[in-house]
Amino acid sequence: MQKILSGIQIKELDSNQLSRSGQTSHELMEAASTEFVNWFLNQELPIDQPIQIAVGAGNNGGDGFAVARMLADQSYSVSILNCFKSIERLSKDALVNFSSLPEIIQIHDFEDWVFPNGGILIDAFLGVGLKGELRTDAIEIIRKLNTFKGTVISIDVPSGLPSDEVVNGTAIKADFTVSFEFPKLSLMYPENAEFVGELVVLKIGILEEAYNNLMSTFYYLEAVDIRPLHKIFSRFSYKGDMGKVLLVGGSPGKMGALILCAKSALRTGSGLVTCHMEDSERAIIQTAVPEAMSSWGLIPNPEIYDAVGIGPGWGIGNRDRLFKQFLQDFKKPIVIDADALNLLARNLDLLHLLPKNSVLTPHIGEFTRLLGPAADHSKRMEMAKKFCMDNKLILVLKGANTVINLPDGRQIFNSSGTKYMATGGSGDVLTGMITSYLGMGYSPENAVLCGVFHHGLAGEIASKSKRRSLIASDIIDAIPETYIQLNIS
Ligand SMILES: NC(=O)C1=CN([C@@H]2O[C@H](COP(=O)(O)OP(=O)(O)OC[C@H]3O[C@@H](n4cnc5c(N)ncnc54)[C@H](OP(=O)(O)O)[C@@H]3O)[C@@H](O)[C@H]2O)[C@@H](O)CC1
Ligand SMILES: [K+]
Repeated sequence: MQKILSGIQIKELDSNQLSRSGQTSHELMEAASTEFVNWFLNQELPIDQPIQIAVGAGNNGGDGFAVARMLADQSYSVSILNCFKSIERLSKDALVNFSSLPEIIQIHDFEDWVFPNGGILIDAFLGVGLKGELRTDAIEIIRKLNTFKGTVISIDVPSGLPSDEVVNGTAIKADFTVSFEFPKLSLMYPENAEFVGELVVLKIGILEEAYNNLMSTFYYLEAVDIRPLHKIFSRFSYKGDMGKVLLVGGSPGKMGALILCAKSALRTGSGLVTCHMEDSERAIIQTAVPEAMSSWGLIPNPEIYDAVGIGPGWGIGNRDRLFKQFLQDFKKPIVIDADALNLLARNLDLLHLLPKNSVLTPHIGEFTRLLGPAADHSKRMEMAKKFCMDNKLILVLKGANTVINLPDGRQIFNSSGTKYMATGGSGDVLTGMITSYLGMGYSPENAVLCGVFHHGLAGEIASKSKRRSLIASDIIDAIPETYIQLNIS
């Protein structure tokens, strides 16, 4: 899995890469710029749009000069916005690329910047080399760049955004951020979302060995990581191998959550799904999900189930006793969501009853009820890490970049998903998926990694034709296509 390194570690990564690959630093910059331009050309933007490239003095600016040359070679109309003041300030590789600019490219000083009404602005002012508070002249430049009305594309990070922290002042508001090799930590924080825009990550050929001595507890979960985590079932498999799962939830007025959860578990591959709810609501499940069985009242033999997911639509009235009883009886890792999380927040003494490696799936509101408020997302992540290490639990902090917090301290950001998945029932679908993988005998860690990634991918697939019309059922309908795309039988 791809490590996410801090801005400071990236310098070391670069020098490891250069010594192991035999590349020069200029060749590495050329590789990064080429990948950026390939991505840019694939967007099929009209060739007659003017492109302005804001260029700083460091290597982020060096990328900007190289991109300017490459796009001019492709007949784009390119000009440079000078954010570096004088040539003497350019870094070694930025100077090489500055010297290779074709004459046709004009360079405009700050005082002469006039933005056309549309077009494209490529932001190569500041990258991961930003240190400390932004200087006043840089703030002035960023403010002026932010008045641009067309499409803004930031190279590596939006200028002004620190690579590892939540923004505390001015930064470029990009429509796209195209980051190299891995997303910088700051690009993952919800507070920074309005600056980052749509995130794209491009591989630039950094060797695996270059990461060896660089420690990080942050990782990025990508499509290539998923296939090896899956179990392979043989032609002799029967429905019992595919898992017998129990989903506890639903209440009058909230049966939809349990229906979505059950359908999602079935579509993910569960062999047998039983839904446990109040007696009065049974007919709803039997009608809406004919493939599922139902149970009600007490849960007399919980150990017959391979996995249990608890909470979607459950309500919190009169549930305490059943929840406690169940936790005392069931000893395998369970998935705890929605109202079961709220019950836990009200009865923190139940925490010690949770089997090791159980999975909690809160959104930020449920997280806050459970663990308390946090000043920002980076603090929230510190709280999540400590909670998982102390209690030996897995916590899936749901959001635009869902974070999987593991008991060994690793924190894994998911790369799949879209903004269109912020819709009622999306979380119930995720609970069904994770529980389903647990039931198939996946380790809790693998069940969560597969569940979270496939869920996001299903959302991406569904959103292609649905956009903002996407509803949770569309995510379930797209689960089969995720297996086809990832080549999983
Ligand atoms: N492996 C990779 O991923 C590769 C990375 N590459 C690229 O290199 C980039 C990193 O380049 P980098 O290290 O040269 O730093 P960079 O971001 O250009 O910033 C330096 C400039 O910022 C300025 N500055 C600093 N602090 C400031 C402040 N508070 N307020 C105002 N200004 C401040 C500083 O000015 P100075 O303090 O020196 O006067 C200097 O001019 C990386 O993001 C990626 O784009 C690719 O080319 C190759 C492969
Ligand atoms: K930038």
